[in-house]
Amino acid sequence: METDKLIKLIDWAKENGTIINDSIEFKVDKSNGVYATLCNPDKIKRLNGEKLISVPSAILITKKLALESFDSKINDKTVPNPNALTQLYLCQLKFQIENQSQSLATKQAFFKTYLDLLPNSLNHPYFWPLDKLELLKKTDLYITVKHTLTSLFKEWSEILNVCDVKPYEKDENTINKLIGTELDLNEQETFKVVFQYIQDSVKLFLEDASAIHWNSFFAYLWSFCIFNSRAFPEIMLNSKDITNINQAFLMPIMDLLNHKNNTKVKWIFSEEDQKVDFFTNVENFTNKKENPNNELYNNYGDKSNEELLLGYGFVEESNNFDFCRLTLKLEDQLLKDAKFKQGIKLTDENLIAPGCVQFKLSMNESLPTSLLKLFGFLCKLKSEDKIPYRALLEGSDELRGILESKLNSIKELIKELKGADNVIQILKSYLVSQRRIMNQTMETLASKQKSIVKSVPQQNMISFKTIFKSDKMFANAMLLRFGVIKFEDLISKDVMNKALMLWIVRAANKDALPKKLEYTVPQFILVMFKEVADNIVVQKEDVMEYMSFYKELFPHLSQKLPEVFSKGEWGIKQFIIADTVIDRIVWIKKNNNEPIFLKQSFEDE
Ligand SMILES: C[S@@+](CC[C@H](N)C(=O)[O-])C[C@H]1O[C@@H](n2cnc3c(N)ncnc32)[C@H](O)[C@@H]1O
Repeated sequence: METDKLIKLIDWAKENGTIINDSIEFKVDKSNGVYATLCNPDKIKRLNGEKLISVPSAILITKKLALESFDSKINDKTVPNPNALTQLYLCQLKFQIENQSQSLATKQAFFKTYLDLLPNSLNHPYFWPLDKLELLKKTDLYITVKHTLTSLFKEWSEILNVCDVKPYEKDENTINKLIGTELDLNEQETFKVVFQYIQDSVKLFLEDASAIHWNSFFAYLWSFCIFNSRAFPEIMLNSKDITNINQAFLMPIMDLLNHKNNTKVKWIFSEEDQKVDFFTNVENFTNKKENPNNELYNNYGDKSNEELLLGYGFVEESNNFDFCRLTLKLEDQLLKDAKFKQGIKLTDENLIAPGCVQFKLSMNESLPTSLLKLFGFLCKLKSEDKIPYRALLEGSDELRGILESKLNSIKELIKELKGADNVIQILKSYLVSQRRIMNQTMETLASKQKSIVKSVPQQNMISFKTIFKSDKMFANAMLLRFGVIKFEDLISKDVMNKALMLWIVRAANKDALPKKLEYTVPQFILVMFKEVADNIVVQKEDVMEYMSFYKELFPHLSQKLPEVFSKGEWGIKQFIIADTVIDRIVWIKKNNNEPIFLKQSFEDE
């Protein structure tokens, strides 16, 4: 049946001046639709520079035809989509079965073989059953699907208005209640009504195309998807009528080619012949693994899976043009400061709405510099003008946490997918590609974190674990007071911060000790303690805040372990200073909770 239709279409196209190279064979099967292969591999080598398909302008469906059909004086400029009128014209061509004008009837007869082969079953998410659509909820796609459908409903009303056409109305059809209103697909009832209407219409369409009314929303949705997945940019025709770069037209035969990213192709319009010529490159056939059947592919423009799925109803699993979105809600002022005060490169593409920033993560750019810097900025203290290494590392830990939860939710979703139908396969490939990117981002982040640590000079960094191991007396005090046998116990017994403060005060008092410490306390820690001590203004509230901690330890500690905790100054103020020192120069590594002292220094120093 489909093969007959395909043969008829090719015959019609040839009768009307289309030239198809005889090495091309068009095929059709139920699951893949129509596609083209090169049947004579010996000839492939000679394909460079050879015209493979040549389509005359006489068989194109353009906006000019649409204008002729409605009224050439129509002003559709109020509708943002320059293809709205041509989409409505396609609805007429395909579905109007009564009251046609003579000229429309003539065009319907002319394009019949083409219209008959246009698919009536589309895989775009708008046509997915509700339960499958719900699976998109946790992906970035869900909002876009709802948003596109909302705008399309508006566009449909507007273009009907411009053409003075009444929408198809049928009382029992619940979507008609919504005509003339602004769709709110966040409203659960409306969402259900619209998607159920689409499902019912799909069923009708599959049984009998004449049951679809040309001026119904479903007809327009179908036409919109056909246009999105098959139209070519009109700019290639060098026509003078183009007012918008997105204006497009339908090109029978040429639109039977499937897509593959990275495919090298050329379309050239010959003014002399008034034909569009299609050329391919031999390279497209050299990788047997990638193209085992010598399929003749087109290139719709190298696209991400989101674009492919929403525009074409399929995805490429190993798609190097794919990306994940990472969207963050932050205070708008914070984003402005990051951009203007800190000089972090946040473009309009990043700043998608007030207080909302978005990054695209891809295999080529899995960790944008501005993303890492923004997280560093978020962890910067108010007292710091620039982003110190400590903040960059803390920020990268925070970022990892967010990415990890996004990655986990993708993994969960993949696990939830049961069954092998087309939609499930598409969704699985989409998610697998997202997982691949997120994994890559996590790896890049881990190695970036390592390289930041590596770039810090040795003398500017020391782990608290190293100190703990060198300071036997202090370790012993921790055993007596907190029952800490080994360093890791500080973490499991939740006394790390107390231990850090105690050690910092001990280090600051080291010159008062009767016996010198057996190791060298890094100079930058002592310098920071002094800097804080010199500038701090201790308020009554600060004292109150630290009082219970202080009372829990003192004077008990200085009485029990005078050799560690009584020489020098051990007042409450010292601990307030020590805590500020921790804020400024200690990075608690997220994956093992180990504190690292890091000199307050910056990348560009
Ligand atoms: C321009 S048409 C190509 C011809 C189409 N196969 C047909 O049967 O009419 C675009 C549509 O073909 C399908 N398609 C194109 N490239 C594909 C690919 N690489 N994998 C799966 N489907 C593809 C999608 O359904 C898409 O919406």
